[in-house]
Amino acid sequence: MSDFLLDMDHATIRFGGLTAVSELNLKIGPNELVGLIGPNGAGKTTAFNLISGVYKPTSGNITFNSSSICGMKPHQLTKLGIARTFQNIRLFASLSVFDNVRAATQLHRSHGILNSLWRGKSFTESEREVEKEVLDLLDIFDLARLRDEEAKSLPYGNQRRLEIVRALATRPKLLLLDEPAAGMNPTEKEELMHLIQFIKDKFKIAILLVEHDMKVVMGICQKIAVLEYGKKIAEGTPEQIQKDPKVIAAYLGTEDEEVNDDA
Ligand SMILES: Nc1ncnc2c1ncn2[C@@H]1O[C@H](COP(=O)(O)OP(=O)(O)OP(=O)(O)O)[C@@H](O)[C@H]1O
Repeated sequence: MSDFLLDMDHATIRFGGLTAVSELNLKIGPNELVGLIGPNGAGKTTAFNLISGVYKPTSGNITFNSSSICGMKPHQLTKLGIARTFQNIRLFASLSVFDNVRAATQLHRSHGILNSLWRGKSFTESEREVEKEVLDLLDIFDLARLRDEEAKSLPYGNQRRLEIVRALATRPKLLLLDEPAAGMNPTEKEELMHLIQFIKDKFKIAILLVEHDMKVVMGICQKIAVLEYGKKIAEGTPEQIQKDPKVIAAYLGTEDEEVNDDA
């Protein structure tokens, strides 16, 4: 029995001759906010893809809630409590804000095909519950007023928020955020930092954050792991990571300077 929600144990994946993630050990507690950083091509998104079931590790193990999840498909993992957002936003562009989130709530609801066709009493009640659940969530993130807008018509920052809300609608225990600050202006980044902390505290979930913006990562993460060429080269608090010579060398090619906040 592990005390950790997620436990990557020497997780490795090779693509032909390239080892994209090598012997990665990463543990995340049930209400921990962890950052995963590293230069371009270091293996961060591949690590996400291992955790979310897009890839199966070539070797090593990954446990979630103390059970191995290796070989499980993404939809099975979403049901278990792992939700993610993507580097490039993947909303249902022509669906409304409401329907984007509604689609995600279906995961933990099933009223049976016959009941759905007959639109029986329990179906109607369930639909009302869904509507309330979706509106409550949208309300928390100040998106309820936009419920009927098409997702594609939202400003960029709100599209990112909607993608996060949609992930939360699956009721995750672990939320994987892949470069949520990409393309945001400084004000939106500031709001995003508050939003991520708010989510952690309100929903009491674990969050793994891949992010290039050092100000965001250093500002909110409790623990940070650093990848370079697929290998973890450092792990620690933001203060420890900023001073780590291996991390400085990985980012700047020199051990003389500290990791730049504006990277
Ligand atoms: N399906 C794949 N087939 C072959 N090589 C792959 C595959 N997926 C990733 N790679 C390679 O694995 C390495 C790690 O890629 P990955 O996208 O995980 O890096 P990253 O740290 O997320 O980079 P970035 O910060 O630029 O998004 C890269 O060399 C990439 O080309």
